[in-house]
Amino acid sequence: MSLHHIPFPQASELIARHTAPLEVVSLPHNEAQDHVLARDVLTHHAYPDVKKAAVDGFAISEEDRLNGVRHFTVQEQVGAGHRFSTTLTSGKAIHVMTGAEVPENSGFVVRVEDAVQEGDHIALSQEYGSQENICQPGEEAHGEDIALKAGTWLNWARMPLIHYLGATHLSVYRKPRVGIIVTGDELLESHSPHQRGKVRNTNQYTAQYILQAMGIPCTSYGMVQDSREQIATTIRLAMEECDVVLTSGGVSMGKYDFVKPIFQSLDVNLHFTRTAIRPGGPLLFASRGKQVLFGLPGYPSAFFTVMLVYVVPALKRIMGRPDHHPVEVDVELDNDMRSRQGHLVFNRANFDLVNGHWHARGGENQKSSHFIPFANADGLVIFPEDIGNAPRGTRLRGMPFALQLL
Ligand SMILES: Nc1nc2c(c(=O)[nH]1)N[C@H]1C(S)=C(S)[C@@H](COP(=O)(O)OP(=O)(O)OC[C@H]3O[C@@H](n4cnc5c(N)ncnc54)[C@H](O)[C@@H]3O)O[C@H]1N2
Ligand code: MOO
Repeated sequence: MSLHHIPFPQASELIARHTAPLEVVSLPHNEAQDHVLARDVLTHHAYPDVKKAAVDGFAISEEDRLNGVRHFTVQEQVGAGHRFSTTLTSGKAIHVMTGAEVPENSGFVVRVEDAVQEGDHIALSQEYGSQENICQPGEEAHGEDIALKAGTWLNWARMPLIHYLGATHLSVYRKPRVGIIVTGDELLESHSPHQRGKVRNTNQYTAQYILQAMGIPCTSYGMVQDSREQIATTIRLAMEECDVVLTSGGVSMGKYDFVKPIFQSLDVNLHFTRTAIRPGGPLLFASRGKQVLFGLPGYPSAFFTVMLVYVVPALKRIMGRPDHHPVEVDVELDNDMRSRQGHLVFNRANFDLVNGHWHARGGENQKSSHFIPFANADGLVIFPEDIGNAPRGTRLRGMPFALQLL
């Protein structure tokens, strides 16, 4: 098969075929964040484990509820985490705080603000339903329920549940070690003053910010000059230390575009060198066992696009996530947009969510060599090969940036 102009679905499929979750490791809970569970996490007791008050109030027996008793003597006061010491007999109430255990024969808990209290007496003015304001043992979970399924990403929103369950060690897929190498004589450190004809290193940071948002550690191998030997040495070093190696620049047709011949000379399977998308057409993808290498294009907007449409899904898969595909939404164009027929084009645009529907606007400037308009966009509108110009109102698919790293 030609390694050139692989259509997007086939390229994505090739990447998926050559990426797989890494080995399963057991990690203490304080190191588990942003890993993907390899095994279900179970509850080891019922939630709640005992019958509990759902509000601050007074527990009354079921017998008194059925008999319509309205006046009670408060026998004791019980805080959450403590246990009552009296029994709930007729005409007696127990003052319970939210979460405190209530006696088995409790019929309901009346909220403090709904009872008229005088000394240790309370009076109720209405009837209550059976078990009102009471949480039953096991109503949230039984003894061995699945609380978190294998394949779940333990992001910041899920981590609190690990503590709720008291899980101390978790079986998760090891996170990949990712290395980024940026190449090019034209590169300046990002904090350097302007120098004629040079550009500031942006792509290293694009990779770092994306990986940071995914909770994946990233090693930077620095900026390497356009020297075949230096780039090859750095890629070999990164291959010794990383599961995923990303390079930036040097993948098109220039005299100093050394990354492709280096990939060809390495002991790896080179699966493709260009895919039929814009921006970001030039892209090398190679693998060796579970290790993968991506040679990304140098233009920052091309690099950014390739990171989102190919590399992020690959990383999600390596992390063990079942939901690894780019996150697409239906989007309506709020102005005319131009595309290039014959290519699958990812057009930058501004996205708005209006009454639950995504809209895209702007997108006048689509030059790969420009980054300011790209980085001011909020997402990519996907133009299939057969669509050239699309008038306002056209409905297409889109990829809001913010949804890609969820
Ligand atoms: N004859 C051809 N020329 C080009 C083709 C082609 O098919 N035939 N493809 C074009 C396309 S499409 C792209 S995309 C670029 C990508 O090429 P490279 O990956 O070889 O990129 P470089 O030449 O190394 O860099 C291009 C340009 O990008 C800027 N750059 C590079 N690295 C960084 C970085 N780390 N941070 C910020 N900016 C960076 C810089 O301006 C480079 O000059 O090739 C076209 N050419
Ligand atoms: O594919 Mo290149 O990304 O147009 O600039």
